Amino acid sequence: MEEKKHMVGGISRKTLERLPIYHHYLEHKLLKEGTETISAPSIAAELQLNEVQVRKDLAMVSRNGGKPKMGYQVTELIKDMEEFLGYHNNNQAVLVGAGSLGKALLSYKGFEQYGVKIVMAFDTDGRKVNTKIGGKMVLPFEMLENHCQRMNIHIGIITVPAQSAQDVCDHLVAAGVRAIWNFAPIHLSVPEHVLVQNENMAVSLAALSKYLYEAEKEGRQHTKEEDD
Ligand SMILES: NC(=O)c1ccc[n+]([C@@H]2O[C@H](COP(=O)([O-])OP(=O)(O)OC[C@H]3O[C@@H](n4cnc5c(N)ncnc54)[C@H](O)[C@@H]3O)[C@@H](O)[C@H]2O)c1
Repeated sequence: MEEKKHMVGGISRKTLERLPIYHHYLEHKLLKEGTETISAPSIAAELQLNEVQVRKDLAMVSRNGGKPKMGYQVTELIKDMEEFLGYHNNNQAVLVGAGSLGKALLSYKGFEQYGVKIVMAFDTDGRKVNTKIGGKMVLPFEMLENHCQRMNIHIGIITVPAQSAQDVCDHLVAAGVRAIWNFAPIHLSVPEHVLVQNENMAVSLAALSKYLYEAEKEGRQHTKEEDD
């Protein structure tokens, strides 16, 4: 059961998290600079990943496989990766909580590139309801289940305060949502068939802060050694 939590559609969550990193590198670096072919070891070196792991990941995604010595055709690998990740699927999503963060996500146009289109939002605040943000309607929260079921929505984005997040999550699941992108800093309980992807910005910030703290400590250490 615990193991299953780390698997998404038969693939480990860790593998799945690496694929968009390859995709970004292929599209935004290699394609832009006109590189035509690339090998798994080069990708591994550039992204500082384990070579065996990269080989396995690419072999799983690529339909034709890489050619000995030449490696993979960059454009073909990008296409295979997008196919594999479902970037062309155009999944419709709803967002709940049109506050500071919700507004930013609703206004961002880049998610469609990754196969996710936010089609509407829901909120409990009467001042926000029936307004448009980023061209999307904000509807009363009570209408969530009805709309999601009617439109066959499978992705829900949670940007409500932590204390409301579980309740919102339960409503999304009841409405047929099977994948949740959660920004609230709280663990959500969901049935087994539902995938929750947590976006915990505090963890990333803590890592930056810790890095600076350690670097500073090391700097102080060096200065002390030089002084001695
Ligand atoms: N603002 C950020 O940069 C940021 C960063 C990281 C994480 N978060 C997390 O994202 C969540 C939202 O943060 P925010 O700053 O946008 O808050 P916010 O207070 O600006 O917005 C929250 C919105 O949720 C709505 N809401 C509250 N309860 C609801 C419910 N039961 N159903 C539907 N709508 C409901 C509110 O009316 C409001 O519009 C929080 O959990 C926060 O911890 C925010």
